[in-house]
Amino acid sequence: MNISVIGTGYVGLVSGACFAEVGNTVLCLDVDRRKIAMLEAGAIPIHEPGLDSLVQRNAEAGRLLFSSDYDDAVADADIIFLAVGTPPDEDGSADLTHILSAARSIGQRLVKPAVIVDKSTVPVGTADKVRAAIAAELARRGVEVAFSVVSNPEFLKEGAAIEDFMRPDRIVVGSDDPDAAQQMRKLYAPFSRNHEKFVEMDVRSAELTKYAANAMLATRISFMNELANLSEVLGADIEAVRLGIGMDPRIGPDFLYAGMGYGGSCFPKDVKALVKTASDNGQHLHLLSATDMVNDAQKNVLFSKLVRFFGGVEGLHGKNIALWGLSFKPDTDDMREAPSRILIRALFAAGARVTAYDPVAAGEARRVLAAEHGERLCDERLALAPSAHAALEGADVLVLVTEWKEFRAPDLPLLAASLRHKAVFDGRNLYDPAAFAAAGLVYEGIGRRAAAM
Ligand SMILES: NC(=O)c1ccc[n+]([C@@H]2O[C@H](COP(=O)([O-])OP(=O)(O)OC[C@H]3O[C@@H](n4cnc5c(N)ncnc54)[C@H](O)[C@@H]3O)[C@@H](O)[C@H]2O)c1
Ligand SMILES: O=c1ccn([C@@H]2O[C@H](COP(=O)(O)OP(=O)(O)O[C@H]3O[C@H](CO)[C@@H](O)[C@H](O)[C@H]3O)[C@@H](O)[C@H]2O)c(=O)[nH]1
Repeated sequence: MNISVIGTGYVGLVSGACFAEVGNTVLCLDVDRRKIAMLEAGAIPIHEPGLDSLVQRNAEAGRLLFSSDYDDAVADADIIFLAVGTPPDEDGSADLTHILSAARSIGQRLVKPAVIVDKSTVPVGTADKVRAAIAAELARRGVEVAFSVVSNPEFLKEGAAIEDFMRPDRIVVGSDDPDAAQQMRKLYAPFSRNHEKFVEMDVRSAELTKYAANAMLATRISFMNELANLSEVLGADIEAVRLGIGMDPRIGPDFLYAGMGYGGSCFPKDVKALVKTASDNGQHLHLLSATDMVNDAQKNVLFSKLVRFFGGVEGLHGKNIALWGLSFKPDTDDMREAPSRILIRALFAAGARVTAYDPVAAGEARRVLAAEHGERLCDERLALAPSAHAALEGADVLVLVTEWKEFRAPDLPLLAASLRHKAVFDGRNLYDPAAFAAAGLVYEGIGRRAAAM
């Protein structure tokens, strides 16, 4: 099949490359010419394990093409995926500017029947708006072309995106047109294990399913974060509680990790957008509003622990805080809504310096932080270390922010010898408190029971 994918972010690039991998001809389009130039030169604009070789293989085979010209994307396509960003607007709603602009660009060029697929995460009712935008352009041109709009939300996780796409838990397709649904079934046959993973429904339910999934997962995390904070007060250990509840198959072990609050480009914005959709329709989602509030508060928990440790905010003035990890999760360089940004903001405000090491996100972090705080403040207060070890030089304490694999088994005697205040703050509960205590280190996790030193 001839596929076009509009938008070459995580979702566009991963889906485009995976569709090409199973034999389709795929054209990926982006209005960002810099991204397209990079891709044409064989460079990948994002860090995602395995993506570079997947893209390279399919580009070399001539199955994966790149363009910033809508004429190329619309002329021959049987199926056109919309995978552009839907960032949060100021009021929390999903900003549909990009998706509707892409829809208009398609309507201005469509000459043969095609299925238009909303792959971006979009509020219920967006497929109708996309349909109307395309129809208005066709009417303006005075032409009639048959087209369908279907909803096919994407559930991949950054860092595991290719595996998630190639072997999905489910493929949700919302369609009011049986022929379009059949085309989607055919396209996804190589991924859906004999259609076993294909779930067909109406368009609105598919749109809501995406938000429901992210809202449920985000709520589990906020629930565990609240229980972690309670564990500290009660002298319990959230890690033991997690194991204890996760073995109940009705609960399951995944997405029960307390931490620094969820970040990334999806959970924060999608929870807010669903709350907004509900309020626009006269309903208040109490539980989800609380999920969001708890998450915002959780992003400040480590800073509060540092303040306590140094005897007040003033105690942080002039201190050098080492950070291990900056990205919102491991295996990505994505800094969108990363908890590290909230921590760094608070540390800068308290007059502290930050020395950070991240295996891949340092460059992106520096760009994002300079845009947020200015180059000058970053030059003065932020140092990016070339290794985990180097970040400890001259540091007062260490904060583990992102649980990259290489941080899993630190050299404890080296930590104890390097850190002026011999204290480690573990934002991901990666470490064993007893081992740290035995090495003479103060250890603070999230909701952990203190071990005797
Ligand atoms: N990132 C994820 O892990 C993930 C997973 C599932 C779903 N989603 C959803 O998928 C969508 C895309 O997310 P992302 O993280 O890949 O986005 P992104 O912001 O990283 O990339 C979007 C791309 O679309 C391009 N674009 C914007 N307007 C355009 C237009 N009119 N025509 C062509 N290109 C245009 C931008 O230049 C950008 O390169 C969002 O709705 C997101 O919520 C994301
Ligand atoms: O037990 C957990 C699991 C995750 N997180 C945090 O939650 C955030 C999101 O993590 P994750 O879900 O792994 O990453 P994303 O790539 O944002 O993926 C989510 O958002 C995507 C975009 O909608 C969806 O497609 C995915 O299914 C959904 O998992 C990160 O900050 C994690 O640190 C926790 O704090 N505790």
